Amino acid sequence: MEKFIIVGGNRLTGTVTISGAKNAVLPIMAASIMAGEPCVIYDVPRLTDVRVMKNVLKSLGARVEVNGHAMVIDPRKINYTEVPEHLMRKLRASNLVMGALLGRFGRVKVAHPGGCAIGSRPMDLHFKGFQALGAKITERYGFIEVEAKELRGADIQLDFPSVGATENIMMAATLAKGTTIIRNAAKEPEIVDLQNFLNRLGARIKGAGIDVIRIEGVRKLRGTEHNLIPDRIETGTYMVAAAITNGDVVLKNVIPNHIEPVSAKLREAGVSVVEYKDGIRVKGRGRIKALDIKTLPYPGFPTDMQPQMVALMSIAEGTSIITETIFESRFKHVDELTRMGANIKVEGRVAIVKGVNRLSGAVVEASDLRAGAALVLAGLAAEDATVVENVHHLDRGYEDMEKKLNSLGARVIRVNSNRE
Ligand SMILES: CC(=O)N[C@H]1[C@@H](OP(=O)(O)OP(=O)(O)OC[C@H]2O[C@@H](n3ccc(=O)[nH]c3=O)[C@H](O)[C@@H]2O)O[C@H](CO)[C@@H](O)[C@@H]1O
Ligand SMILES: C=C(OP(=O)(O)O)C(=O)O
Repeated sequence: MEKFIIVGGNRLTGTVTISGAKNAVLPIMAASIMAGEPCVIYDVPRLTDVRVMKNVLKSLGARVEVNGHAMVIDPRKINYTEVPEHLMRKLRASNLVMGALLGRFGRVKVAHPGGCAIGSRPMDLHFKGFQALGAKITERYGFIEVEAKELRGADIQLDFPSVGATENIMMAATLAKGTTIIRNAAKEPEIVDLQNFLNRLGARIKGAGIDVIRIEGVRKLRGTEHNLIPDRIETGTYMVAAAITNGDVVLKNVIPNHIEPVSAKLREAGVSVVEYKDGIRVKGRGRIKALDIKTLPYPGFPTDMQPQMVALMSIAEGTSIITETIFESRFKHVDELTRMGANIKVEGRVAIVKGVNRLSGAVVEASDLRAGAALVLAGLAAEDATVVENVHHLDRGYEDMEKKLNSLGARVIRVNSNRE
């Protein structure tokens, strides 16, 4: 198990380049299963989630090669429609291959992905969508089998704008007969990136980015080349890194619009955020002001940035109220931040954060990806050294995190606990 040792107190300054988006590459890799020819994806981040998804595709029979940040996927020899259980367990987003396999082969079998550290994460909305398209679902012994003789377009109203359900239904509907309409669809930028990728393959999809998506089924797809959008959550995390250290950081390879909910909140907290065409400059202006934040589906404030904002608010002037509406147990970072001197109380889905003057270093444990990010950010601002254990969670979603932070003047050292 690896951990980070962080020597806090350095003001971050300089320029950092944001990687391609984890939450865009995973559905796009899944969608490539349906391509009739090889696909090339550029700006692929080097993350463990991407490596696991690559192994999922290979286990199905695809050829996948990575060269730097480019990935070539040749799906033509895929002949297997069952995802091995150990891979399903390693990566929640592996459930995204369901829509693509169903679209191409009319069947798929996976192990139930179950819950995770941030909540129960059911798949009922994905299943309702598949059923509306004419598929039959059987759940037995922890496995889910989905089968359809023929997928037929349907009018689907989602009870909640689930990102994964929208993506899975879009993929299955791409090769269905007739027209599918997804209402109350998720509007995240990653849905737009998936639409763009699928349309380049020959799909006929309109509406991603608004809440009604219309898919005219096509018979087959070709190959394509695609540049991923930048990771808006990595962007937001480095913006908070600048703010929490009262630093001055320029972020490159950013789509400022995608991170607007975070920029707006940082400005409200007194931080200077200046947007350029494909960059953002974030500059601290003294003590952070307390804020109220409520997580919501896009374009609301992203749940994937909530833990990082709790870390920032822990040293703000005043009391902040942070409400998490998306995942029911996404406050695991709070106990760890408390060990570092933060004053936070959680009541149900609300965290009440009373800002303290300073945090102090401690040994803390990352329970999941963004909780880990919150602890790293707290460590950057804390007095003395902080040890963040279970860094493998961070490697799921942040490429070269310690290198990027150190290039801005932080001191973050990766240590392998087993070698001590
Ligand atoms: C790989 C990826 O893109 N992951 C993102 C995706 O996850 P993911 O696609 O899993 O998130 P969803 O939008 O589906 O989930 C949001 C909420 O809907 C609920 N739900 C979802 C599906 C369903 O069938 N039934 C149901 O009740 C979930 O339990 C959760 O409470 O969107 C989340 C919400 O922005 C982000 O935190 C994740 O980083
Ligand atoms: C919750 C996240 O990812 P996943 O949906 O892959 O678990 C995340 O990126 O914060």
